Amino acid sequence: MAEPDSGLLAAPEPEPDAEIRAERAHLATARAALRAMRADVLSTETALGDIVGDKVTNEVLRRARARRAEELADLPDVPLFFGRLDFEPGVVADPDPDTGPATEPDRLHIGRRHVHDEHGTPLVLDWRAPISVAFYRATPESPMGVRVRRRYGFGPDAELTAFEDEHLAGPGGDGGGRAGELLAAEIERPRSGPMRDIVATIQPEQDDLVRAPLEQTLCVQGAPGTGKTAVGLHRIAYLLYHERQRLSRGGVAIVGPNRSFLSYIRNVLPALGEVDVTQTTVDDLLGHVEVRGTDSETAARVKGDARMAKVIRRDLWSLPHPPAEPVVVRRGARRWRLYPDELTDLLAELRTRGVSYGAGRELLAHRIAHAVLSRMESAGEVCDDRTHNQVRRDRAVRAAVTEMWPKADPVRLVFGLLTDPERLARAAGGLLSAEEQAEVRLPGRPRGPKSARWSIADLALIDEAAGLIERPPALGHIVVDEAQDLSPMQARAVARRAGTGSLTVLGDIAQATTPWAAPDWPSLLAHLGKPDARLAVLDRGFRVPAQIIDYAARLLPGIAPGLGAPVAVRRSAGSLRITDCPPADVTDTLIHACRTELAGVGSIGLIAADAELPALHAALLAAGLPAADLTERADALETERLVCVPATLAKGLEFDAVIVAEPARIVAAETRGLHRLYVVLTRAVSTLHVVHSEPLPEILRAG
Ligand SMILES: Nc1ncnc2c1ncn2[C@@H]1O[C@H](COP(=O)(O)OP(=O)(O)OP(=O)(O)O)[C@@H](O)[C@H]1O
Repeated sequence: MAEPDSGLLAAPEPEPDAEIRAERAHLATARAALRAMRADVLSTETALGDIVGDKVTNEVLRRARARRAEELADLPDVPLFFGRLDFEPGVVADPDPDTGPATEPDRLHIGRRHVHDEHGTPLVLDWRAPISVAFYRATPESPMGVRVRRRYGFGPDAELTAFEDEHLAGPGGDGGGRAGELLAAEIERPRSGPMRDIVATIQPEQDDLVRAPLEQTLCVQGAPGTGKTAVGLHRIAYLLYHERQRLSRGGVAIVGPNRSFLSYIRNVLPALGEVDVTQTTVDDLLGHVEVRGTDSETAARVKGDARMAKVIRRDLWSLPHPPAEPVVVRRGARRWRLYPDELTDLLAELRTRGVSYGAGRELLAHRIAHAVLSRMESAGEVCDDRTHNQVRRDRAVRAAVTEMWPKADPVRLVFGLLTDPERLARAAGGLLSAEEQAEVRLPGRPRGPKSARWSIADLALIDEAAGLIERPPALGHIVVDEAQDLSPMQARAVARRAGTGSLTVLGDIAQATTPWAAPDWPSLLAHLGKPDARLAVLDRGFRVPAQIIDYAARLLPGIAPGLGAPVAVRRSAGSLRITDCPPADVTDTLIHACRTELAGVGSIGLIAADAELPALHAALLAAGLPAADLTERADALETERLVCVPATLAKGLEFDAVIVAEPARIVAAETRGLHRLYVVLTRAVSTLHVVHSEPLPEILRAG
């Protein structure tokens, strides 16, 4: 992808032009080698055609080749490498048997993917390879065998225009050299369009998390803009590189807060060569029914509470019951009879087995068949597997199973529970108060599941029931972003899909806006089934300049007293502006602010309380400004510079310039309005302009 010109002069080393020329030549050689690698893959396909084996094998091979070719595609605006490590002689290569130990430094270029020449000699090393770790972690105190670390700057069209060297060890290695300017340029780069990868500038504390072992669940608490999302995405790419086989069986997913967020991050993994990762919201992950309803905050809190899992379990497991009549199986002239007390014993034993409801049902048929066969054998009949299967499928046995262990459908089950007060009272006795039971009932008088106005919280209830009936297949690894907003019931749904695999859990307790949000990480991790997760904290803020973060952090004592503010990596004079104007002037002031920002570069987000947004959007259009409404177009961030963002969709996003309308209304719109405002105030990379006529929240004024 094109890096804007960093503005750096070419390196101040002797003969900078020669150095740059040499590096450009290496880049060209690497590009040619990559083209050859790709051509190789494609020609294998042509040469082998379909003659290898059966249809299925051929199809699998064809897909694998197509995928590999896709991975090897050279994106013209993405530089093939972004750094170089000069290792002390002998650190990387073994001594040559003819010439002895090496005397020249081993030089490795680091890039987004591995590239080698026709002899197999690496021209670019993948950033995920073990040896590349030194690029991110070596310091003068612990150089990891590295003499010089070089970073490159690129102009438009991915042309190599600059480099900076850090001398970490060896001759001239005083820890000096120029470091950090390219990083600073990258961080301050005006933002436009969707999120990009940060592979060239991952910081040591981030790298530690990206490369953490797959086995242990990792939970990252991080203030706004500390790179949690970036870490999660790069971690996926890293894990897939090292554990591809293990992970590809179940697949890998990243779960984000909403579709506009997914649209914002969707190019990052493909740019890192990973095209097979599921990117989804929690609601889409659960699916089951169409969401057309909303819950009151109280209802949402009760429905999201883990007690609901017990209610549903009780209701489901109240279905199996002993039969009133014996089961009579006819075989030829004979009849085989199982009496209710025997059947009741079978039922009781199965209930204690800990199997899923659906599996229990299957097992019951087997148990009945087994009992009938025992009787037949005692009477001298010869039985085998065929007899067992015939008896199991016998009409009388099937009828008995259906009566004793009724089929259950998750949607119907939750529908029944939430529309039948007596049934709910039976299942929720001692768990939910009468008021809570009244809260969770479905609105209106829906005649059936299809006409019910299901809410987002209901999805997790249905999923709980579905998981009790049949356990869902487990994914290889799941990254959950903005996890602080998960309800305990949603967390359980994620846990079911993780199975015994690990999770990467990312979030910020201070940005928790849902009524059911977790008060702390240990309680959420318990619902996610990973109480032993490693908890890490990121606190260096890469997005928001200090002036803005200091302003937003005034809210922290009120919303998350235990959490500190992030330490911004930069200050930026004039980045914060607050305009207090008469009510009649607010819209014009906002239009003027948008117009001013449009004259510059970078993306602009106008953020307002959800209810205010349509009118503001219309006013911008009427004033002739090219503004898109994110509510209407989830992909607006990809195509438009000026985007109107309802406060509830701002989470996870960032804009070069942010204009916030009437903070008091954002706060008033919901119970956790101050948390929402904290999210909104921390979206800006360069400037934040707050426009208001109503008094700002007390806590914000107080700072
Ligand atoms: N090491 C880095 N080098 C360059 N840019 C970085 C680095 N780390 C983070 N950033 C940038 O900082 C911005 C914020 O990162 P990201 O969105 O991952 O933060 P976050 O912690 O998820 O924020 P939030 O909690 O607000 O959603 C992004 O533009 C990201 O590219």
